[in-house]
Amino acid sequence: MPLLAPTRPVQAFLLLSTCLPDHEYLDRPNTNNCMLRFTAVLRRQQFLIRALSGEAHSRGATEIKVMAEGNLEADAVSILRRITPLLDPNRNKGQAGKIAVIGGCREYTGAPYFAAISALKIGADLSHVFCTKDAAMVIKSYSPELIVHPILEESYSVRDEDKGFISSKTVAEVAKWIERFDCLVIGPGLGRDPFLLDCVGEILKLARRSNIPVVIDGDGLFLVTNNLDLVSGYALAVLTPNVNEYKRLVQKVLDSEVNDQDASEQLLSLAKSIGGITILRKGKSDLISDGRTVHVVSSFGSPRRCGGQGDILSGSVAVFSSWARQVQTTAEEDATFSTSNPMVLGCIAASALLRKAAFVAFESNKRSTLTTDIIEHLGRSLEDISPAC
Ligand SMILES: NC(=O)C1=CN([C@@H]2O[C@H](COP(=O)(O)OP(=O)(O)OC[C@H]3O[C@@H](n4cnc5c(N)ncnc54)[C@H](O)[C@@H]3O)[C@@H](O)[C@H]2O)[C@@H](O)CC1
Ligand SMILES: Nc1ncnc2c1ncn2[C@@H]1O[C@H](COP(=O)(O)OP(=O)(O)OP(=O)(O)O)[C@@H](O)[C@H]1O
Ligand SMILES: [Mg+2]
Repeated sequence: MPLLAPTRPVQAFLLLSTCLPDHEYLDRPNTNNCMLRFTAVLRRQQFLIRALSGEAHSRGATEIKVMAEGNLEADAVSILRRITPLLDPNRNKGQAGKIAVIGGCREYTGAPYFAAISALKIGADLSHVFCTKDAAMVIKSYSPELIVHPILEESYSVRDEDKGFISSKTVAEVAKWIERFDCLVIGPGLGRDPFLLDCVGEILKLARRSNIPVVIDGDGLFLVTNNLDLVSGYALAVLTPNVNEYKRLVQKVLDSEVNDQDASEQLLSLAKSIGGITILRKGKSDLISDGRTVHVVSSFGSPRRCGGQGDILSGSVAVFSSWARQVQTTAEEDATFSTSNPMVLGCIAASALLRKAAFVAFESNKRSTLTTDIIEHLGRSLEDISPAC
């Protein structure tokens, strides 16, 4: 079956990554918090300028070759080693990542928890959850590690005449925090209340204006599938659809059905049609494309399909893509690596780690493997690939 191969920058990066010592490009800054916030903003701006001018991926843009399937498999282990930071005593709280999950409502409290706690278990320093008031106490009670903001409202708790005011107040609450975050995960357990989704649409616009990367999952995908302008052309957006979410996206954007025979071409064309955003199509193998390259992660995995594994993935993509961007800003001598799409690198790393942790959890728990068991294996699985110190 003809499939699309990685384009030159990523291929070269993968080759390079097998030749260089681990962590050669890792960040070891010793600056104060003010400086860190400044560099975070600068980093986002630099990436956006490159992405908007086409420089970030331009070398590969004209060269999408059709090659054998084996060439698609990403060298996820090398990527994980390159982007995972060492635990350096000179680093301050926050430098390993500050993630926020926008999700959690009356029905779903597990999904935002899984995404947020996975971010911490992988190595992020701070993990916030912005959810409805009903969900907040429940999520807080799962874990004292999470910072929970009970700010979202559903239609049932808001009078029609108050909707405009409540919506502005909700967005203003997020605006107070947004510059501090390295990435937002929008959608796990969000539900589909129209008023709540409208507010989250405004939060997404705010994130985009502030150049904050976003990972869109679960009901966030329901929102953006029906409002593609929210993400179209935003280079810092990643969509992580499951089988149903992907089907809806393909129908809406390409006006066709999912084609499993030419899965890579279809994904490539979907990502391109939404302006080159990154899409991670989850399934037996995970397929990743930003409209220029397609990669597959099919290593490990588990036959258990318990709910919540996609939530682990979305939290993990947020952390790994933030780390990839952080490494890129400090690896200026490595032009090939610095021009690879960090959102794609983050997807490859997250997919491989989740699948490894699921594999290990299944080894011990077999049929009774649950999402919490997989989360417990994230740290050890990453340690095997990229030791902490
Ligand atoms: N423990 C938890 O709290 C979990 C919550 N999850 C959340 O559950 C939500 C749905 O995710 P799925 O992966 O099941 O989504 P899917 O789109 O795969 O399937 C959901 C099914 O329910 C239907 N559906 C969902 N909401 C509906 C609504 N308001 N009205 C009518 N039909 C509706 C869909 O059409 C579909 O048939 C997401 O927010 C997701 O993040 C999942 O992540 C699994 C774990
Ligand atoms: N058939 C499969 N075989 C192996 N791994 C799979 C299979 N399907 C999905 N996965 C893995 O499980 C992870 C989660 O995908 P899944 O399709 O379960 O997401 P989801 O439905 O969004 O999950 P959630 O229940 O959290 O919403 C993916 O990264 C993928 O690697
Ligand atoms: Mg899901």
